[in-house]
Amino acid sequence: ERLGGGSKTRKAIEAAIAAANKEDPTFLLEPPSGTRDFEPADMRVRSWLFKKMKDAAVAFSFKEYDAPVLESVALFERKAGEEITQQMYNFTDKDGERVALRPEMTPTLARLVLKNTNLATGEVRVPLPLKWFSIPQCWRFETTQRGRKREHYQWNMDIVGEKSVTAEVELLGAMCYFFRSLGLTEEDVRIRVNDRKLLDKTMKDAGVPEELFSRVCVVVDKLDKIGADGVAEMLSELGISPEPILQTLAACREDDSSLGEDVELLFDLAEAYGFREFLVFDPSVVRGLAYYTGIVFEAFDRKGELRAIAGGGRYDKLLELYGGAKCRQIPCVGFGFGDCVILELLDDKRLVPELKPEVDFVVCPFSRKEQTAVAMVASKLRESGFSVDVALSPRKARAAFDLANRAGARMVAFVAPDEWSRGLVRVKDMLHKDSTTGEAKQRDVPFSDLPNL
Ligand SMILES: Nc1ccc(Br)nc1
Repeated sequence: ERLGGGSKTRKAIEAAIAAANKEDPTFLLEPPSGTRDFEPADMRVRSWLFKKMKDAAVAFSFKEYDAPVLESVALFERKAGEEITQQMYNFTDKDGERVALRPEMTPTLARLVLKNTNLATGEVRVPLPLKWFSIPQCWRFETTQRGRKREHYQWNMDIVGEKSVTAEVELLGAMCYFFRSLGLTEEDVRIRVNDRKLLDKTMKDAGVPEELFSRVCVVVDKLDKIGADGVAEMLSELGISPEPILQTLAACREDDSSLGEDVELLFDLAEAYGFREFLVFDPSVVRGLAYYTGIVFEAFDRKGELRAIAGGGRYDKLLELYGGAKCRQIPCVGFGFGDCVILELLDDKRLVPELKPEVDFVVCPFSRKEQTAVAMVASKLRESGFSVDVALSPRKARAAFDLANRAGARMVAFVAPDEWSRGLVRVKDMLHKDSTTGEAKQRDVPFSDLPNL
């Protein structure tokens, strides 16, 4: 800016600075642009969040699966102009294979189901419905000036083999169970629900060719970002008259008669399930993935300050797309739930707990002479199921207490010559003070009694 000059000049200057930085060894300290390190304190938060996701999945009897982050590009190539395929993190590997870091998990799920399907008959060899979940790291190649992330962990929940909305209700129920497990209520988050079949009817009545339905949805999904005029312009470029479609999107959200039977049944079941208050019908929700065919939904923060928290929908034709015509009878529905927006929301609401390191014992030698004894004590405690942090060098009491506090230890076991010569270990309780002295409670415990602590 100071030097002036056009963008070419500026780009040349930025390139020179970047090159200079590469000479500076410290530039290797950071991970690649758009990616994150998870040091232990960050990892405790991530593990806490993922445990909440897994607990919700298990509460709804979903089974965990996983697959390589690397997939063939062909698995994701679609012709509907979706952002997710335009930003693929793809490359040609040393075998000349066109591969990509997966941008989403749903096509991989479809691949795993089709591995278990007789493609000649469409018969799936494993009992349906499948209720599967995974928390894969997914990737996109964003240009760095967007400053956005290139990876996130996306909790995926999918039901394969059920055509009725009972499947959507289980998924939405699991999502609301997860919200509540975090301390979030319908005051904090809502889930907009729609049925693409409502828009399909409008497009059919308006004479839109069926092969354009998906592209129209990808355009309409941009409504919030580019506004009705932007959508109208993009629809016109597709040779489609925007008015009927924009009118459907603006349909009355209060008039229950316009919901369509699937949405109405979904809302009734949600009422019975006790999470109806999280749901709101919104005819403008279509989601930006071409393969959705029916109910779609997206979770958002009620203040409207953040990007979508999660999104999903029914995709009854995806397995036919990959597996061939005989697979058209394999209905699917699922959602993706990224780790970033929810953590921003939880942070805003002070709902991320303080997660300190924890260990049952610190075991500490009085001097180098007690190190073999420390090894015996640590093994005895670990065999009894305790977690043990062994002090790797001798420490006196004060330093051992500091180590124990840093490690989040419940107890400190000192191994000192006098006590050890009598088969005893001095154990101090870090969490409970002696009511009279105010000092940490301590006692000399026979080595054989350690498992009973
Ligand atoms: N699909 C996708 C992948 C990675 C990120 Br970050 N966001 C979206």
